[in-house]
Amino acid sequence: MKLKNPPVNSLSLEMLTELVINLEKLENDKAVRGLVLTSEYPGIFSAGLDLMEMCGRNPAHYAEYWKALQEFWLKLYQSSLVVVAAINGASPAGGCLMSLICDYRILADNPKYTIGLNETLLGIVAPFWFKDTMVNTIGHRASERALQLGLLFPPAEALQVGLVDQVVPEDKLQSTALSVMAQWLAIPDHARQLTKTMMRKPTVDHLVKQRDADIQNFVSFVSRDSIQKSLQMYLQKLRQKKS
Ligand SMILES: CCCC/C=C/CC(=O)SCCNC(=O)CCNC(=O)[C@H](O)C(C)(C)COP(=O)(O)OP(=O)(O)OC[C@H]1O[C@@H](n2cnc3c(N)ncnc32)[C@H](O)[C@@H]1OP(=O)(O)O
Repeated sequence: MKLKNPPVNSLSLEMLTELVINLEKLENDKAVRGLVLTSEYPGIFSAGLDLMEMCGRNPAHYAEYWKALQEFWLKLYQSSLVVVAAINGASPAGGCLMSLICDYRILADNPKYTIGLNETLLGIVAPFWFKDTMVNTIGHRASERALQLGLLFPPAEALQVGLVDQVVPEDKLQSTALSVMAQWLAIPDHARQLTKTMMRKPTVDHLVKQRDADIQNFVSFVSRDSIQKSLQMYLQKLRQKKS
Protein backbone atom coordinates (compact mmCIF):
# COMPACT_ATOMS: atom_id res chain seq x y z
CA MET A 1 0.00 0.00 0.00
CA LYS A 2 1.51 3.30 -1.06
CA LEU A 3 0.72 6.40 0.96
CA LYS A 4 -0.27 9.14 -1.47
CA ASN A 5 -1.44 12.45 -0.06
CA PRO A 6 0.74 15.22 -1.53
CA PRO A 7 2.86 17.04 -0.64
CA VAL A 8 3.87 15.29 2.62
CA ASN A 9 1.44 12.39 3.21
CA SER A 10 -0.05 14.14 6.20
CA LEU A 11 -2.76 12.11 7.90
CA SER A 12 -5.81 14.18 7.01
CA LEU A 13 -9.33 13.06 7.94
CA GLU A 14 -9.85 11.89 4.36
CA MET A 15 -6.56 10.01 4.28
CA LEU A 16 -7.29 8.24 7.60
CA THR A 17 -10.76 7.25 6.39
CA GLU A 18 -9.36 5.87 3.13
CA LEU A 19 -6.64 3.96 4.91
CA VAL A 20 -9.21 2.22 7.12
CA ILE A 21 -11.44 1.37 4.14
CA ASN A 22 -8.51 -0.02 2.15
CA LEU A 23 -7.26 -2.05 5.09
CA GLU A 24 -10.70 -3.56 5.56
CA LYS A 25 -10.83 -4.48 1.87
CA LEU A 26 -7.44 -6.18 2.04
CA GLU A 27 -8.32 -8.04 5.24
CA ASN A 28 -11.54 -9.32 3.64
CA ASP A 29 -9.65 -10.60 0.60
CA LYS A 30 -8.74 -14.23 1.32
CA ALA A 31 -5.88 -14.05 -1.19
CA VAL A 32 -4.08 -11.36 0.83
CA ARG A 33 -1.97 -12.30 3.87
CA GLY A 34 0.48 -9.41 4.12
CA LEU A 35 0.92 -5.75 3.39
CA VAL A 36 3.98 -3.58 2.80
CA LEU A 37 3.29 0.03 3.77
CA THR A 38 5.46 2.59 2.00
CA SER A 39 5.27 6.09 0.51
CA GLU A 40 4.60 7.07 -3.07
CA TYR A 41 7.01 9.96 -2.50
CA PRO A 42 10.55 8.85 -1.62
CA GLY A 43 11.89 11.40 0.86
CA ILE A 44 8.74 11.58 2.95
CA PHE A 45 7.08 8.59 4.56
CA SER A 46 4.50 10.73 6.37
CA ALA A 47 4.57 14.15 8.05
CA GLY A 48 2.20 12.79 10.70
CA LEU A 49 -1.11 14.27 11.71
CA ASP A 50 -2.41 16.95 9.40
CA LEU A 51 -1.84 20.21 11.24
CA MET A 52 -4.59 21.84 9.19
CA GLU A 53 -7.09 19.45 10.83
CA MET A 54 -5.99 20.69 14.24
CA CYS A 55 -5.88 24.44 13.59
CA GLY A 56 -8.75 26.92 13.51
CA ARG A 57 -11.52 24.29 13.36
CA ASN A 58 -14.49 23.75 15.67
CA PRO A 59 -14.78 21.21 18.53
CA ALA A 60 -17.03 18.90 16.47
CA HIS A 61 -14.35 18.71 13.79
CA TYR A 62 -11.59 18.01 16.31
CA ALA A 63 -13.71 15.20 17.79
CA GLU A 64 -14.40 13.67 14.37
CA TYR A 65 -10.73 13.87 13.45
CA TRP A 66 -9.51 12.28 16.66
CA LYS A 67 -12.07 9.47 16.42
CA ALA A 68 -10.85 8.72 12.88
CA LEU A 69 -7.25 8.59 14.13
CA GLN A 70 -8.21 6.20 16.94
CA GLU A 71 -10.09 4.06 14.40
CA PHE A 72 -7.04 3.88 12.14
CA TRP A 73 -4.71 3.01 15.02
CA LEU A 74 -7.07 0.28 16.29
CA LYS A 75 -7.48 -1.17 12.79
CA LEU A 76 -3.82 -1.28 11.85
CA TYR A 77 -2.52 -2.30 15.29
CA GLN A 78 -4.91 -5.27 15.34
CA SER A 79 -4.64 -6.18 11.67
CA SER A 80 -4.72 -9.90 10.91
CA LEU A 81 -2.26 -9.22 8.07
CA VAL A 82 1.50 -9.17 8.39
CA VAL A 83 2.31 -5.48 8.08
CA VAL A 84 5.83 -4.39 7.14
CA ALA A 85 6.71 -0.69 7.04
CA ALA A 86 9.19 0.15 4.28
CA ILE A 87 10.07 3.63 5.48
CA ASN A 88 11.40 5.58 2.53
CA GLY A 89 11.48 9.06 4.00
CA ALA A 90 11.09 11.32 7.00
CA SER A 91 8.68 9.95 9.57
CA PRO A 92 7.94 12.43 12.37
CA ALA A 93 5.17 12.14 15.00
CA GLY A 94 2.06 10.46 13.52
CA GLY A 95 4.29 9.09 10.71
CA CYS A 96 6.42 7.36 13.31
CA LEU A 97 3.30 6.16 15.14
CA MET A 98 2.00 4.59 11.92
CA SER A 99 5.22 2.61 11.48
CA LEU A 100 5.26 1.60 15.16
CA ILE A 101 1.92 -0.17 14.79
CA CYS A 102 3.24 -2.31 11.94
CA ASP A 103 4.86 -5.69 12.68
CA TYR A 104 8.32 -4.84 11.33
CA ARG A 105 10.08 -1.63 10.34
CA ILE A 106 12.78 -1.20 7.71
CA LEU A 107 14.25 2.28 7.25
CA ALA A 108 16.16 3.46 4.17
CA ASP A 109 19.64 4.65 5.09
CA ASN A 110 19.54 8.39 4.49
CA PRO A 111 20.43 10.93 7.20
CA LYS A 112 17.43 13.05 6.18
CA TYR A 113 15.03 10.22 7.00
CA THR A 114 14.56 10.91 10.68
CA ILE A 115 11.93 9.17 12.76
CA GLY A 116 10.44 9.79 16.20
CA LEU A 117 7.60 11.21 18.25
CA ASN A 118 8.56 14.89 18.24
CA GLU A 119 5.29 16.27 19.64
CA THR A 120 6.94 18.22 22.48
CA LEU A 121 8.86 20.26 19.89
CA LEU A 122 5.48 21.54 18.70
CA GLY A 123 4.44 22.37 22.27
CA ILE A 124 1.96 19.48 22.31
CA VAL A 125 1.86 16.19 24.16
CA ALA A 126 1.79 12.70 22.66
CA PRO A 127 -1.33 10.97 24.03
CA PHE A 128 -1.00 7.90 26.27
CA TRP A 129 -1.63 5.43 23.45
CA PHE A 130 1.17 6.98 21.32
CA LYS A 131 3.38 6.58 24.40
CA ASP A 132 2.20 3.00 25.02
CA THR A 133 3.00 2.07 21.42
CA MET A 134 6.49 3.48 21.73
CA VAL A 135 7.15 1.87 25.13
CA ASN A 136 6.09 -1.50 23.65
CA THR A 137 8.76 -1.05 20.99
CA ILE A 138 11.77 0.54 22.69
CA GLY A 139 11.07 0.23 26.41
CA HIS A 140 10.22 2.71 29.16
CA ARG A 141 13.49 4.57 29.75
CA ALA A 142 14.32 5.11 26.08
CA SER A 143 10.72 6.26 25.45
CA GLU A 144 10.76 8.69 28.35
CA ARG A 145 13.89 10.35 27.01
CA ALA A 146 12.73 10.31 23.38
CA LEU A 147 9.28 11.66 24.23
CA GLN A 148 10.39 14.42 26.59
CA LEU A 149 13.05 15.66 24.21
CA GLY A 150 10.91 15.12 21.09
CA LEU A 151 13.82 13.24 19.52
CA LEU A 152 13.90 12.60 15.80
CA PHE A 153 16.41 9.79 15.25
CA PRO A 154 18.55 9.44 12.13
CA PRO A 155 18.73 5.84 10.81
CA ALA A 156 21.75 4.51 12.75
CA GLU A 157 20.37 5.85 16.05
CA ALA A 158 16.85 4.64 15.27
CA LEU A 159 18.27 1.16 14.80
CA GLN A 160 20.35 1.35 17.95
CA VAL A 161 17.41 2.37 20.13
CA GLY A 162 15.15 -0.26 18.48
CA LEU A 163 12.73 2.14 16.84
CA VAL A 164 13.33 0.31 13.54
CA ASP A 165 14.32 -3.32 13.02
CA GLN A 166 16.63 -2.84 10.05
CA VAL A 167 18.37 -0.05 8.13
CA VAL A 168 19.20 -0.80 4.50
CA PRO A 169 20.49 1.12 1.48
CA GLU A 170 17.66 2.98 -0.20
CA ASP A 171 17.76 0.83 -3.35
CA LYS A 172 17.38 -2.34 -1.28
CA LEU A 173 14.36 -1.20 0.71
CA GLN A 174 11.58 -2.83 -1.30
CA SER A 175 13.44 -6.11 -1.90
CA THR A 176 14.29 -6.34 1.81
CA ALA A 177 10.63 -5.71 2.67
CA LEU A 178 9.61 -8.59 0.41
CA SER A 179 12.11 -11.02 1.90
CA VAL A 180 11.07 -10.05 5.44
CA MET A 181 7.46 -10.59 4.36
CA ALA A 182 8.32 -14.07 3.04
CA GLN A 183 9.88 -14.94 6.39
CA TRP A 184 6.79 -13.81 8.33
CA LEU A 185 4.41 -15.54 5.90
CA ALA A 186 6.21 -18.83 6.48
CA ILE A 187 4.58 -18.91 9.94
CA PRO A 188 1.05 -20.40 10.10
CA ASP A 189 -1.39 -17.46 10.06
CA HIS A 190 -3.59 -18.57 12.96
CA ALA A 191 -0.65 -19.03 15.37
CA ARG A 192 0.95 -15.74 14.38
CA GLN A 193 -2.34 -13.82 14.54
CA LEU A 194 -3.28 -15.16 17.98
CA THR A 195 0.19 -14.32 19.26
CA LYS A 196 -0.08 -10.78 17.88
CA THR A 197 -3.50 -10.35 19.51
CA MET A 198 -2.19 -11.64 22.84
CA MET A 199 0.81 -9.29 22.77
CA ARG A 200 -1.20 -6.20 21.80
CA LYS A 201 -4.44 -6.73 23.77
CA PRO A 202 -3.50 -4.80 26.93
CA THR A 203 -2.50 -1.75 24.88
CA VAL A 204 -5.66 -1.98 22.76
CA ASP A 205 -7.86 -2.39 25.86
CA HIS A 206 -6.22 0.66 27.45
CA LEU A 207 -7.42 2.85 24.58
CA VAL A 208 -10.78 1.13 24.04
CA LYS A 209 -11.70 1.72 27.71
CA GLN A 210 -10.88 5.40 27.47
CA ARG A 211 -11.87 6.24 23.91
CA ASP A 212 -14.51 8.86 24.68
CA ALA A 213 -12.48 10.48 27.45
CA ASP A 214 -9.46 10.57 25.13
CA ILE A 215 -11.52 12.36 22.46
CA GLN A 216 -12.75 14.89 25.02
CA ASN A 217 -9.19 15.42 26.25
CA PHE A 218 -7.94 16.04 22.74
CA VAL A 219 -10.78 18.45 21.94
CA SER A 220 -10.25 20.54 25.06
CA PHE A 221 -6.44 20.46 24.72
CA VAL A 222 -6.33 21.45 21.07
CA SER A 223 -9.02 24.12 21.52
CA ARG A 224 -6.88 26.05 24.02
CA ASP A 225 -5.65 29.40 22.74
CA SER A 226 -2.09 28.60 23.80
CA ILE A 227 -2.09 25.31 21.82
CA GLN A 228 -3.61 26.96 18.78
CA LYS A 229 -0.86 29.60 18.98
CA SER A 230 1.87 26.94 19.23
CA LEU A 231 0.50 25.06 16.24
CA GLN A 232 0.13 28.22 14.15
CA MET A 233 3.69 29.25 14.99
CA TYR A 234 4.98 25.80 14.04
CA LEU A 235 3.15 25.94 10.69
CA GLN A 236 4.57 29.39 10.08
CA LYS A 237 8.06 28.09 10.82
CA LEU A 238 7.57 25.29 8.29
CA ARG A 239 6.47 27.80 5.67
CA GLN A 240 9.33 30.22 6.42
CA LYS A 241 11.86 27.40 6.06
CA LYS A 242 11.28 27.65 2.29
CA SER A 243 11.94 31.39 1.90
C1 LIG B 1 -2.69 17.86 20.55
C2 LIG B 1 -2.36 16.42 20.81
C3 LIG B 1 -2.04 15.68 19.56
C4 LIG B 1 -0.67 15.20 19.52
C5 LIG B 1 -0.34 14.43 18.32
C6 LIG B 1 0.35 14.92 17.30
C7 LIG B 1 0.94 14.05 16.30
C8 LIG B 1 1.40 14.70 15.04
O1 LIG B 1 1.61 13.97 14.10
S1 LIG B 1 1.56 16.39 14.94
C9 LIG B 1 2.34 16.67 13.36
C10 LIG B 1 3.80 16.62 13.52
N1 LIG B 1 4.48 16.70 12.25
C11 LIG B 1 5.64 17.31 12.11
O2 LIG B 1 6.22 17.85 13.02
C12 LIG B 1 6.19 17.32 10.72
C13 LIG B 1 6.21 18.67 10.13
N2 LIG B 1 6.73 18.65 8.77
C14 LIG B 1 8.06 18.54 8.51
O3 LIG B 1 8.90 18.41 9.36
C15 LIG B 1 8.43 18.62 7.06
O4 LIG B 1 7.33 19.15 6.36
C16 LIG B 1 8.82 17.26 6.43
C17 LIG B 1 10.16 16.77 7.00
C18 LIG B 1 7.73 16.20 6.66
C19 LIG B 1 8.97 17.45 4.90
O5 LIG B 1 9.86 18.51 4.65
P1 LIG B 1 9.88 19.21 3.21
O6 LIG B 1 10.96 20.23 3.27
O7 LIG B 1 9.96 18.19 2.15
O8 LIG B 1 8.45 19.89 3.05
P2 LIG B 1 7.94 21.25 3.70
O9 LIG B 1 8.30 22.38 2.81
O10 LIG B 1 8.33 21.34 5.13
O11 LIG B 1 6.35 21.02 3.68
C20 LIG B 1 5.60 21.08 2.46
C21 LIG B 1 4.22 21.62 2.79
O12 LIG B 1 3.57 20.71 3.65
C22 LIG B 1 3.15 21.39 4.83
N3 LIG B 1 3.20 20.45 5.96
C23 LIG B 1 4.28 19.83 6.45
N4 LIG B 1 3.94 19.02 7.46
C24 LIG B 1 2.62 19.14 7.61
C25 LIG B 1 1.67 18.54 8.50
N5 LIG B 1 2.02 17.67 9.45
N6 LIG B 1 0.39 18.90 8.38
C26 LIG B 1 -0.01 19.79 7.45
N7 LIG B 1 0.82 20.38 6.56
C27 LIG B 1 2.12 20.06 6.66
C28 LIG B 1 4.15 22.53 4.98
O13 LIG B 1 3.60 23.53 5.80
C29 LIG B 1 4.29 22.95 3.54
O14 LIG B 1 3.11 23.69 3.20
P3 LIG B 1 3.18 24.95 2.20
O15 LIG B 1 3.63 24.38 0.89
O16 LIG B 1 1.79 25.49 2.19
O17 LIG B 1 4.17 25.91 2.79
